[in-house]
Amino acid sequence: MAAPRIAILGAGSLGLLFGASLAASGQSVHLLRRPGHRPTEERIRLERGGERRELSLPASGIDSPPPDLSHVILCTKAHDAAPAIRQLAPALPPGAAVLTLQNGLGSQDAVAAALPGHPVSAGCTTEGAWRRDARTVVHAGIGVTRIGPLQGDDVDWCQRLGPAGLGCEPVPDIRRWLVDKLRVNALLNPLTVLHDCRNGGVLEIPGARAALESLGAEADAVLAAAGYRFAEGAAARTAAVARATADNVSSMLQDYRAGRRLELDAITGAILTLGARHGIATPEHQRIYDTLRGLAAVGR
Ligand SMILES: NC(=O)C1=CN([C@@H]2O[C@H](COP(=O)(O)OP(=O)(O)OC[C@H]3O[C@@H](n4cnc5c(N)ncnc54)[C@H](OP(=O)(O)O)[C@@H]3O)[C@@H](O)[C@H]2O)C=CC1
Ligand SMILES: CC(C)(CO)C(=O)C(=O)O
Repeated sequence: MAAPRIAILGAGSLGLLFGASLAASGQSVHLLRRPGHRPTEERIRLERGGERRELSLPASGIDSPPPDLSHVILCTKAHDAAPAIRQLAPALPPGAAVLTLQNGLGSQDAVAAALPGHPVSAGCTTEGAWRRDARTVVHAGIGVTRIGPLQGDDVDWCQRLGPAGLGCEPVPDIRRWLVDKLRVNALLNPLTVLHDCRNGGVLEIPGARAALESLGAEADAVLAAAGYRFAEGAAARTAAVARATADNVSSMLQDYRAGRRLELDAITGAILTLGARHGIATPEHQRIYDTLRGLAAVGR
């Protein structure tokens, strides 16, 4: 059997972290860039702790992938995931396995729907990565990636990620992990944008702290109606994450400051969708959604 060939679709912060780590462990990795990108070798730098590793990775446009891909890790933002996989789908070899790694909810099922007949898994990661420049990725927070099947065979992704030094845990119910992260992202991320603060600031700014509680109460009601039970309420869970990551600039605030589209539909929008489906009112999440939608950066 041919050695697995792993494509990274969405070679941004997380994609370069996964791609460079896999390549550093001797696995065959290919970066898929936007259509029209001419085939080339890219010099990627991976910074972790005090160490810096340089790797040369083959790259091409998503419209000219190598013919022998066996695995694809999809690391775009949530709103780009289904459009990107639809671009790749016609050229994807039968049986190629896909792992989709977005925050929020919705993109995972849209990706699976675009790939009938392919095994699709979803992951929920607590790794932290950011790009110093287009080719340099900083592994800023060591985490764990929980992975479970969404469609078709249960592919053992940890067999690929483990040797690459990426913490990995197979889980039977990935949706529960995605929802647990969703409730934290839905409370914390928008508040950091509205108050222009680091994660810890949400606990210190009185208006933000109060909003955390009301958003948390709505999220608890919505998720309970959708059948999810957690020992700890969303506000308490989010406060613990905000304390543990007090100095972090949330991904949504980073996107807002950089003028990039926010993952608002996949995060706050997912709470609104579930609320509407289960008949639970979500006025606070709706207010936050409308406010952030109104900010100039959203949707660009
Ligand atoms: N970064 C992190 O530490 C973490 C991120 N996540 C989640 O992981 C996901 C990815 O985040 P992150 O890596 O930070 O995002 P980035 O914006 O850094 O990377 C996304 C990449 O996807 C590329 N892309 C988008 N559409 C296409 C396409 N059609 N074809 C080819 N490439 C495409 C973008 O290209 P271009 O640059 O050309 O726009 C960009 O390089 C998000 O859902 C995020 O919430 C979860 C946990 C931690
Ligand atoms: C957990 C948290 C809030 C850490 O910053 C995150 O996932 C994000 O920024 O998107």
